Amino acid sequence: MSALSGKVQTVLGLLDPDQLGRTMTHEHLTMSFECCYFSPPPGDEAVAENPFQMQHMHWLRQNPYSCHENLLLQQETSAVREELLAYRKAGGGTIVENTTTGIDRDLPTLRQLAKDTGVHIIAGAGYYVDCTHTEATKKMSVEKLTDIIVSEVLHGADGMDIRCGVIGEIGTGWPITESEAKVLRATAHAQAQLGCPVIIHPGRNAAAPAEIVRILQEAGGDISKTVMSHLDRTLFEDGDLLEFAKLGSYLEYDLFGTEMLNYPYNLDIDMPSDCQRVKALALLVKEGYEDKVVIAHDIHTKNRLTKYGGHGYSHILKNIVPKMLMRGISQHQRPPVLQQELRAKHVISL
Ligand SMILES: CC(=O)NCCS(=O)(=O)O
Repeated sequence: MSALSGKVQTVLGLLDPDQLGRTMTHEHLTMSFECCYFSPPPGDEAVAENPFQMQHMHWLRQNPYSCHENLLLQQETSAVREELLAYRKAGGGTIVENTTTGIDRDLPTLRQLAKDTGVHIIAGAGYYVDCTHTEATKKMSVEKLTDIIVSEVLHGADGMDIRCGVIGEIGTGWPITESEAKVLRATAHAQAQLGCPVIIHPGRNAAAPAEIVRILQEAGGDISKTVMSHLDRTLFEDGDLLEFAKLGSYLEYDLFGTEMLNYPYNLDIDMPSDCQRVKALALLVKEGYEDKVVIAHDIHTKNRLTKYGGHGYSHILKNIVPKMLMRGISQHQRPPVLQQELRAKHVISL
C-alpha cells in the first residue's frame, strides 16, 4: 500500500488530500433504490404512477420511495452532470459516491462525470444491505468477501480497472443479519490491510451504530477511520448521541434537504428538519467533536435533484453553511464544510 499511503484514490487516479476542496462525504450520482420500494398510502396509487408534475412535487417529497421511477437515479446522468457543474461553481471540490454492490454502482459513468465536470469523485467498495445480497454473496466466506473488497480498491471493481477509494456505504439493517455481519467483518479485515476509510449505513434503531462499532472493532477495524452515516434518522436523544460519539467514529449528518412527515421504513422515527440537524451539529461542536463531524445530502432519488424542484448537491454550501454560521458554529471552531478540506485529509485518505 505504500504508493497509496496518504493519498486519496478517485475514479481518475490518486490525489493529494490538499487537492480535494470542499467535500460531501455521502452522495450518490447514479444508482437504483428499487430494493427499498415502499407501497404508496392507500388511495395514492394513481399519483404514484405519474408523479413528475408540478402539482405532485409535494407528494413526491413526502412519499419518495413509493414511486418506482423516482428510485431510478441512474436515468438522470445529464441532470447530475449539470448539478455537478453547479456544485463546482458553488465552491464544491469532491464527492464521495457511496453506491456499492446491490444498488447498481456504475463506475464508467462516475469516471465520465468526473472528466466532464472537474469534480473529484471517489467510489465506494463493498456491499449494501442484506436484501440486495445475492445467494452467491450470502454463501461467501469472510475471507472471500475481504479479498473482493481489497481488490475493488487495489485493482478495480465490477470487472473494470476503475478503483474504489473508500469502503462503503456498507449496508446493515436492524437487527443485523448474518450476511451483513459477515460483510462487516470482511470490511474490517480489508480496512486493516488497506488502511482505508469505511462508511457505514446503520439500521434504523438507536442501538445499531454502537453494535456495528463493536463488530468492526472485534474484527480489527479502525474506528477512528470509520464514518457512521445517517445519524440524523438514527440517534435522537442528546445523551445517546454523545455516548455514541465517545466511541470515536466520524459522525455523519447526511440527509440534509430531506424533510418528510412519515418516514416509511420506521414510523416511530420523526425525520428531523434541516434546522434540527444544524442544532445537533452545534451540540457536537460545543461538546468538542467538531473534528469528527461530516455532512452531506445522500441524494438517492430523482425528486431531490434541482431538475425536479429539489435541493440538489449545492444545498449545504449555499444554504446550510450560512445557517450554521448564524447559529454560532464559527470558523474559529473549525466547523464542518468550512474546514472540509482539513477533515477530508483524515476521513478519506488511504
Ligand atoms: C441510499 C441510502 O441508503 N440512503 C439512506 C436512506 S435512509 O432512509 O436514511 O435509510
